[in-house]
Amino acid sequence: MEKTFNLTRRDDGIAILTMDVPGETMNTLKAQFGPEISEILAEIKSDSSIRGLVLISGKKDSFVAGADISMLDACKTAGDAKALSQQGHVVFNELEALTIPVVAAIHGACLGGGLELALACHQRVCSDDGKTMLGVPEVQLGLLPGGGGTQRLPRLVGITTALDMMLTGKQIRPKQALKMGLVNDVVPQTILLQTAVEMALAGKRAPKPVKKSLVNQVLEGTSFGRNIIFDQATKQVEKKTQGNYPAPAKIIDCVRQGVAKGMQKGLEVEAGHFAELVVSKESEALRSIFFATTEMKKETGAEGASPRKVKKAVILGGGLMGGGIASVTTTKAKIPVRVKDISEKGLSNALAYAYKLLDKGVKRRHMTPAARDNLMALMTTTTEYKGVKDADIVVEAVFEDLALKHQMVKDIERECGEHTIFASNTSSLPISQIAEAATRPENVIGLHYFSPVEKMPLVEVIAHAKTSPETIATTVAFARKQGKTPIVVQDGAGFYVNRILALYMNEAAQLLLEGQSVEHLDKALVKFGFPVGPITLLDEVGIDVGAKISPILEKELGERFKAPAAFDKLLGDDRKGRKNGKGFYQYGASSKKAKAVDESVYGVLGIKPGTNKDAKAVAERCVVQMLNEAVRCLDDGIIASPRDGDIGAIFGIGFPPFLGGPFHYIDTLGAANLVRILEGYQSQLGSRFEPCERLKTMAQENAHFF
Ligand SMILES: C[C@@H](O)CC(=O)SCCNC(=O)CCNC(=O)[C@H](O)C(C)(C)COP(=O)(O)OP(=O)(O)OC[C@H]1O[C@@H](n2cnc3c(N)ncnc32)[C@H](O)[C@@H]1OP(=O)(O)O
Repeated sequence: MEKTFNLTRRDDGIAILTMDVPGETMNTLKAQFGPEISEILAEIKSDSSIRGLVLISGKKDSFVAGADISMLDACKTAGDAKALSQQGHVVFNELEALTIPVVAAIHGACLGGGLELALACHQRVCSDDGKTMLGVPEVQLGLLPGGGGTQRLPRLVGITTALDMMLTGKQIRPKQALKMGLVNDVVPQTILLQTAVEMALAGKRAPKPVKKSLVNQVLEGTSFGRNIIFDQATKQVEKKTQGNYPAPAKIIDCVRQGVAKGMQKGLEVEAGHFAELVVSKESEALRSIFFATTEMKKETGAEGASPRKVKKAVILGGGLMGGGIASVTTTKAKIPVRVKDISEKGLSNALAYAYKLLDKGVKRRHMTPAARDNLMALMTTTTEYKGVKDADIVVEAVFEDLALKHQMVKDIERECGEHTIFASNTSSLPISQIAEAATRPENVIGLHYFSPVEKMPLVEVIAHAKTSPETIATTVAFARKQGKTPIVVQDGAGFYVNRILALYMNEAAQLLLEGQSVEHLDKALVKFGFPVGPITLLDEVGIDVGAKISPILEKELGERFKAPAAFDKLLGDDRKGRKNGKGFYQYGASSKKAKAVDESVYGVLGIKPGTNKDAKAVAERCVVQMLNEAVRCLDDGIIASPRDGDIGAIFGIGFPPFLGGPFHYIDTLGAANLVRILEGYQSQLGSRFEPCERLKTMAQENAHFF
């Protein structure tokens, strides 16, 4: 079998150990490497001519991406997973115990077990390349660093910094890594190996003491202070996870026990907790999301079609959405953008949006002012159709008015090239209707972003019957370059995300009218695992937007989408939500966060909050509406697969990731159980809860989606 590790000796006595997993784009740590590594370590120990060791990757642009996640998926029991962690501990401890200096030369992704491998080396040097990132993202997979990271990281960079890294899974850039003491040096890639060799020749160096604030020194230097850190971290984690994610608390426990009882005990605790997490349903769900998104990256969105290169984009409308789309196109995709708006105000909004995003990077020292200005130079503006002829794609983000969009289609066909794609950011109008104005309907497509554009990862790519495969593939590739996760959905009112969201929100509105308080409703769904509650979301999206979409959905999809009539009173009282500072919540002049519920809203709706129902029952009524409609969307062909339905709900509306998405969650609940729940509500509350046919069939057949 081809070797993964190759040891070469230099005349100066430094040995180079190159890791290059055969046939894979990324190096990942696999259990079968154990014997090979042990053999190499024995060889190194027995060869007195070797004065030092440099560990480097043979991959073009990555060091080690962590343990092989599919290997973790193969663990059938906690015992299997514990053995993996313990095997890692043995190898990394042996590496760390070498008497000769060991230096890791890092370029590209150094994540998870890859960073733990580097931490077992005596020193680390990384390249200053933008591709070089260091981190322990295990928590995002419902795991914890199981290769000694919970013990080595705090000892190297301090407890607070280590906890921050492990509890967020954040990726650290080279300069930050140097500053926090994670690496000993940062150099251009061209001299990375040479620098590592020189560090090895210079002999072992004790890690430089990490610069800490006085407060931090006191806190981390005393057991009393350390307990404050751990207790604070525990409180923050409980608030953020609502008890839905077990990994963070276990991470804190590993560090706490390791600091109090020594590294050996800490490693034992780490292996135990790691094992429990690997076989947890939360981690299984989160790993399935990783595999789904990785698989999706390889799909063009249209069988057999190749995307055309997008060298220039035009955005019609410089408002909130247009400004966001223009910003991600320049800052992420690095594609020249021309923004057209009817007013200078709209244009300056788009420029300001992009500048604000980029300037954040400058303030955080991720970017130089020059880099910011270069990216800003990619965005130009116009109030007329000038300089748009060579656009490869035009994204319209104007009012939801069909006549206006028809006019835009005609304008673009007149002003741009015959292959220019017309992509509409509409959130509700059928693309087929927009395409009616086109002489080249094959170029017309939907490209639906979610607000705020720079934060929400999902976009829906909506093909109508005449959209060409090449238009689909080009639009999907364009969205990916913007850093988005696109799902291709079929044309229909509300497409996928807004369609499943509408019923969820309507049920929350019904509960509100039955006397549940706004706070109780929002808290119940946050406890369930959503990032924000439905009423907060309605204020954020805009009560007027919801009111505009509902009748379109009801007309095309049926009575179940009818929004409660009482909600019309809100618009009558000019309550649009955050956008005009008046909705269900109060909004201070400058405050980002809503302050408190605007109690006067109950009077407008003609209701009085009564006794709050059990939070789980409140959440269940809203969630089962979303689940039922998600299955209808699959049945209607709006989404191509349960996988896309899960990713769309998680990345589009924050469906709780630890549940894996609506379809994974239905498998967990069981179709028969869900049908029983829905039928129960149907008998109590009416036909809007009627289970869809596919669910009933699955219930009878005890079928699953995955
Ligand atoms: C011991 C413990 O601490 C446990 C761990 O280490 S758990 C793993 C921790 N590591 C991670 O979570 C990193 C996961 N990977 C990524 O975030 C990304 O792949 C990347 C940032 C490293 C690179 O991103 P990108 O350049 O977009 O490349 P892809 O995501 O498309 O990945 C390319 C191929 O590599 C495969 N891959 C990447 N990481 C892993 C992994 N940890 N395990 C298994 N496979 C991995 C990925 O599936 C792609 O494979 P393909 O065959 O080329 O599709």
